[in-house]
This record gives sequence, structure tokens and C-alpha cells, in this order.
Amino acid sequence: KIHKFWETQPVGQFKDVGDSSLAEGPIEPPTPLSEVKQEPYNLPSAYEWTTCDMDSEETCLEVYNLLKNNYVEDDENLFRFNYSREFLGWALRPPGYFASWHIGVRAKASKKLVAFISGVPARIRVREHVVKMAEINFLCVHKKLRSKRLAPVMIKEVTRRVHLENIWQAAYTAGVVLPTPITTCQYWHRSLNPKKLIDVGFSRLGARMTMSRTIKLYKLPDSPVTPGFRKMELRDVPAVTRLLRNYMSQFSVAPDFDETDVEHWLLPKESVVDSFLVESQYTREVTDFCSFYTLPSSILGNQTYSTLKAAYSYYNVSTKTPLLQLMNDALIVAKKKDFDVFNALDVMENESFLKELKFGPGDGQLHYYLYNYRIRHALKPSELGLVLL
Ligand SMILES: CCCCCCCCCCCCCC(=O)CSCCNC(=O)CCNC(=O)[C@H](O)C(C)(C)COP(=O)(O)OP(=O)(O)OC[C@H]1O[C@@H](n2cnc3c(N)ncnc32)[C@H](O)[C@@H]1OP(=O)(O)O
Ligand SMILES: CCOC(=O)c1cnc2ccc(OC)cc2c1SCCC#N
Repeated sequence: KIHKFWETQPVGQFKDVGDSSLAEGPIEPPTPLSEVKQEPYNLPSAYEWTTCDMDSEETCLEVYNLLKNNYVEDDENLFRFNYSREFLGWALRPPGYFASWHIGVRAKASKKLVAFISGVPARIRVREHVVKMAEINFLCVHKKLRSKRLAPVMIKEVTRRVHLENIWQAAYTAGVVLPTPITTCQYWHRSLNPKKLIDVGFSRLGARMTMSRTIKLYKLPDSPVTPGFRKMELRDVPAVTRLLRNYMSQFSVAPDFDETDVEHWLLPKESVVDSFLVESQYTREVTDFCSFYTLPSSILGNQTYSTLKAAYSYYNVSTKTPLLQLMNDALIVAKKKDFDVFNALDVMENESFLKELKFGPGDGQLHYYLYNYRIRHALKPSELGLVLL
């Protein structure tokens, strides 16, 4: 496959895979700030750039609606992600965020938002180097404007604005294969509401299985089984940060979270992110942690249901409670909160619990990418400690 745009970019190129003479690290050096293009890239004349102020409810609603109607669908067009407004406000405004990295395109005539791309700052460790990066997400072009080479312009513009903040690397994921994945992960799904998943056509009744037998197969206890399992609170931030930093050090690529990051990304936020920890009764020590984020999807073309309530495994740490038991407690609280499905990637140590907790493999893959940073050998998913939203 030829990639007319991606072959011009400082990313690992397919032709370079396996060439171990190429050093690990930045592909291109930083440009002096005076040499970074000062003005935005050109758009087709009917369109104009706009910066989306995510503090404005009106603008947040415009971004929400664009994504609700035009963002990612699965291959069978059963679902389309339906990130909530609260979720977008949270995902796009972490500590140190740049409003200028929330980039929209409007049609000049109607002023309608027709495209969007975003970046947020992140410190990401790649082996022994902590690198300041932009995490790029929510790239979306309206369905009516597809295949007009708008995406490369959006990508070049966000790259330019990231460069203006003296940041030269990025991390992103995609369901499509581009030059060149640092690893490729598998989605796994654990039914919590098997009847609904069968009714919408995602799952099928197993051979020699009745509906009631299937419901029983996925049944979960009413409450978590681990003593000391409780919701995370603000006072837990220092302990959770210590626990997480220590645990994440085993992975080749992982976020370098400090307490400010943990407070933003991991404190429970209604309908956005849930997090729990295990506190030892006697020592009061925080020994384990689990978290998942809320990402509903529109169910396309179904008369009975309009929304799938999905939980996505986020960051989990097990030091005393077996990961299997910890994640089963996560399933139990997710079911209690009326989620229909609990999704997880085969990253970190997730493979150790997926099959036993009755996750089934999805048919979608998620490719991880770094921009302007070469790694010598692709990673196994179990070496990856980064979950992007
Ligand atoms: C130092 C800082 C650096 C910051 C920047 C870092 C890089 C960030 C990169 C972005 C990370 C985003 C991460 C993220 O948001 C998470 S992945 C989700 C992406 N969004 C969707 O799938 C929503 C539905 N689809 C669309 O809106 C459109 O199809 C999009 C906009 C996807 C493409 O619009 P289109 O109308 O269908 O296509 P053209 O405009 O005609 O352009 C065709 C060119 O675009 C390349 N393409 C297609 N899909 C891509 C994708 N998902 N990433 C990167 N490139 C993608 C394609 O390979 C081709 O280039 P090539 O000819 O070279 O092959
Ligand atoms: C029931 C299991 O599938 C999903 O939860 C789901 C929901 N919505 C989507 C929207 C777009 C989409 O595009 C790839 C996939 C889904 C998926 S499967 C992959 C995500 C996970 N886990």
C-alpha cells in the first residue's frame, strides 16, 4: 500500500522495519521555534479553521454532535462511539492542556463544524527516556467530506501547533494500519448484559445454549468479594500515585503520571471514570487499584435499543490481591452500575485474566503509534502500559 501522506512524515516507514542500524529515539531533531510555520495550513476555500473552546458548553456540544454522528464505527456498522460531553471536557482538559490544540474546521457559509482533531500534553516514558508528547485523538471529518485529503491537512495543522509549544513527539492509536505500529492490540469483551448483546446482533446464542443458560453463565455476585475494596477518594492520590508509578515501571511504554496527573485521570468522575482501590484493614496500606472509563456507543439501526453502555478497562495495579480477583470485582461493580459490556485490551497483564473471566476476543485490532520517535523492535502488547481514550 502506498501512503502518499504518511511517507512524507517522520514516522517509522515500512521499508525501514528490521533495519537495526537505525537508532532508537527521535527521527528528526526539533526545529528552531523561529522556523516553525507561523500561519495555519491552507484549507479548501469553502472552509476555515476554528479553535474549539472546550470550556464553552455551546462549542463542547458542537464537538459532541460532530463525533456522535461522524466518529468511529465498527466494521459491521453495529455501533458508533458516542463520547459524552462530560467525557470530552475531561479528556481534552488535563493539567497543562493547550486550547490551541483543540482544532475544528467550519464551513464558511453555514459556520457548521465539519471536522475536528485534538491533542493533549502527556509525559510518556519509552524504555528509560521520559518524553514530552502530544496525545492525538478524536480526528473526525464529517461523512459528507470524506476522501478529500482533509485528514492530512488536519494532522499537519495539529503538528504545527504542537511544535509551537516546543513538543516534537506524539502518541496515537488507530484501527487502521499506518506506517508503522509500535504494537498491535486485540480488544476483548466481557458480556454483562448478554441478552442485549444478542438482541443487537453483537453476540449469538451459543450452540446448545438457551437464553436463560447464557444469562446464568455471565451472572456475577451482587458485591465485590475483596475485603477493603472501596472507591478512590482525593486523599488517596499520593498512595495511588506511588503504587501506579512503581507498577508501570515494568512496561516499555507507559505514562509518567505524577500526583496532578493521577488526580485528573484517575479520581472517580460520574459517568466518565470509575476507580477503586484495596486498603489493607490493619496496615491501612493501599495495595491494589483498578479503574475503567465510560464510553457509550450508539447502536445503529436497532428498533429496541439506541445506546450500548460500555466500560473500558483503564489502569489496574495488583500487588496483594490476585489480578483475577481484582478484575472480577471490577466486573461486579460495572454490572451493578448497569453497564452492558466490559471491554479490555490485551495490554499490560490483561491476558492473565481475560479468558478466565469470560472475556471473548473482538474482531477489531487497535494499532499504537509514535510520531517522530523510532523504536528498534515492535513491542508485544504485554510490554505496553499505555491506554488512550
Ligand atoms: C509532534 C506532534 C505530531 C502530532 C500529529 C501526530 C499524528 C496524528 C495522526 C492522527 C491520529 C488520529 C488518532 C485518532 O483520532 C484515533 S483513530 C480514529 C480516527 N477517526 C475516525 O476513524 C472517525 C471516522 N473517520 C473519519 O472521520 C475519517 O475517515 C478520517 C478523518 C479518519 C480520515 O479522513 P478521510 O476523509 O477518510 O481520508 P482523507 O482525508 O482523504 O485522507 C487520507 C489519508 O489519511 C490517512 N488516515 C486515514 N485514517 C487515519 C487515521 N485514523 N489516523 C491517521 N491517518 C489516517 C490515510 O492513511 C491517508 O493517508 P495516506 O495516503 O498517507 O495513506
Ligand atoms: C460489545 C463489544 O463491542 C463494543 O463494545 C464496541 C462498541 N462500540 C464501538 C464503536 C466503534 C468501534 O469501532 C472500532 C468499535 C466498537 C466496539 S468494539 C471495539 C471497541 C472495544 N472494545
